[in-house]
Amino acid sequence: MRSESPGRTSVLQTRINIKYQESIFEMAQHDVIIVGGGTAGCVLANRLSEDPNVSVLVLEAGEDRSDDDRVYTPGLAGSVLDDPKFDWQYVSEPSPSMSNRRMKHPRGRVIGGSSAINSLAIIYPSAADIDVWAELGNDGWDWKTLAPYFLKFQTIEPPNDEVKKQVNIIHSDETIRKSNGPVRTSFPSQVTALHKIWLDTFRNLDLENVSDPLTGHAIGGHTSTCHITGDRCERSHAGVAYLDPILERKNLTIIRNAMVHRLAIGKDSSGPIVRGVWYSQHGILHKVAAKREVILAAGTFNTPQILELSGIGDPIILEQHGIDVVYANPAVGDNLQDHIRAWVSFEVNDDAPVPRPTPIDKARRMYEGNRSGPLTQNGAFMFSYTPLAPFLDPEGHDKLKSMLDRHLEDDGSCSPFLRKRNGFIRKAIESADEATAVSFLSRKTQDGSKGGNFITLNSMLSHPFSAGSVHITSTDPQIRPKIDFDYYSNPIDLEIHARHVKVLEKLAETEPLASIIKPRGRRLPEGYPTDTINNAKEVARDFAMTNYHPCGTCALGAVVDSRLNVKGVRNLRVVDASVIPIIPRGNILATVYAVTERAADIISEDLGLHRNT
Ligand SMILES: Cc1cc2nc3c(=O)[nH]c(=O)nc-3n(C[C@H](O)[C@H](O)[C@H](O)COP(=O)(O)OP(=O)(O)OC[C@H]3O[C@@H](n4cnc5c(N)ncnc54)[C@H](O)[C@@H]3O)c2cc1C
Repeated sequence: MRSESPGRTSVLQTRINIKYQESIFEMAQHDVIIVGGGTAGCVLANRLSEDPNVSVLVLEAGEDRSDDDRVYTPGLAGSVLDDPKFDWQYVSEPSPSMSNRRMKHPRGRVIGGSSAINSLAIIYPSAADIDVWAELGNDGWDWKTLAPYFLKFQTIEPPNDEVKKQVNIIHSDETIRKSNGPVRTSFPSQVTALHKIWLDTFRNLDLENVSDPLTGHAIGGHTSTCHITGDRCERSHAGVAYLDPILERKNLTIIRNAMVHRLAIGKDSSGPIVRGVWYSQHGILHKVAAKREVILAAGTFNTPQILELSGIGDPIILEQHGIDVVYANPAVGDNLQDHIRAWVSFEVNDDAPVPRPTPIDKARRMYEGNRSGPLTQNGAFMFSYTPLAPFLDPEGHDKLKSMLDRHLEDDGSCSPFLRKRNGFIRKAIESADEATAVSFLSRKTQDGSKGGNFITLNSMLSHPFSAGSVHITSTDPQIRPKIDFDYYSNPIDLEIHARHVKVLEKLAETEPLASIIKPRGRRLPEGYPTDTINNAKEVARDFAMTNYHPCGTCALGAVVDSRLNVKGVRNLRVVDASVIPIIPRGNILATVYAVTERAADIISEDLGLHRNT
């Protein structure tokens, strides 16, 4: 177990003794009920309960496992995936354009949600990625409005002098100074040769990032931050950052192991109105009333599931399951997007400056002893916002143009949303200033290969045209919904991704990265060359995997309005990754935090709350 400081112990005592009730009286009432104590849910709980006159209830299906070393230790990220105590263990439907592969889709089932089990990287969207949300008609969801919230959710801890001098830290001093939020984010504590090699390789390709990523205009290779505390080297997730400091607020109640089944919806002369929620705990069904509103923050898979189980969704699907239609909206559960990641591993020279694995027992002792060793980090610092345009020769350029013309031809049947989205993605593909992929370097091989010393170059497709859906398959809330991404169903996605696999190869051929890769060494996936675009397509089709960023299933404009109200039903909002209408480039956690901080301001304004922050 973690060695605890006195301050930490008292917070834990408070958490155990005071806040977590094991049951709740039938028809207890709260002003606001938040469904899900995950990333968005913890932010909302903190910000909304700032007003002592508002009672806030959080219902979380999982436990609080913040004190489990597999949650707080950065280097153990990934070790809880597949464990039902931490993970909802979702699996997607086979994707026909990906050799019919299914994929595991973990989601955090704990306080802090997916931020407590994720890979810790903090990556930012471009200004254009967000501006397109406003161009879809979502007032106030432009980059200028959202940008300050990227500083509000986090405190960026300044890099030490050595790190600052040696690696390309492009966050300005002012950005770092202005950031003042609960989540603590930090740069790598030490510079390794690999950090420098990564940056120099991009410099040699004329793609070293020179712009602060919080300006919305970063492009190229850089050193990023992770949500790890600089002093204790612990995961700073939504639970510890936003909930721990406020557990003693008398107007805040958090109930764990509370699985929400559906909404309690009444009707008056103005139409349907949400009155509360039904949830089960330890096999007993409870109903709790909301005096003002319910906010769904159950994530991209579970929020649409709860809406459908409550009669809000596509009437065809609801009727199939005998659910009375409260409000017909076929957009619920649609527009599912994700970042798919292709990878190639290269064996490195025996003398390459790549850290060799430390035996896990030793690594754990170092970490628990004095917060040293490899477990203080998880390695996710070497990133690049990578455009495709600079890597295209004239032939590639022409081929892509004709493919875009052919597949995006609008015969007039395109919805305004698709027309706008397709135009946005096309512009990004053709621009040298937008990242069609986010690339990063990792040490782990993706096929579990043992033996040999490898680096893995990864490339996640920023803006897929392909989209899927999440829908219920049963009226039983315990039965998992059907999750269908339909990856690469639009052939342009595979074409772009294959070309980015070629970019990975180009990186591996560029100095100084080239010099650490073993000549005629092993490459993974074994037997899959990437010499041609067609071969690169095979690699993507057979081996690309999710980077765990599902979003979009209750999209702004389609399911919720620009105040995050669910259309057609009063006293109900959605705030989580499902409201993202078009997926931004790179890892989406920072965007989820920024969206939620802004949502908290919108909700506070609408409910007339008094807050200090
Ligand atoms: C393995 C993994 C690695 C990732 N790596 C990164 C990364 O490195 N960087 C990055 O930017 N992003 C990463 N992400 C993505 C990022 O963490 C998520 O996009 C983000 O945390 C989602 O926030 P959310 O609030 O929408 O959902 P969540 O944080 O998942 O919260 C949903 C909460 O609702 C609860 N809940 C669900 N259903 C119910 C119900 N019926 N009743 C009660 N409670 C319920 C859940 O238990 C959970 O606590 C990763 C995600 C995963 C899974």
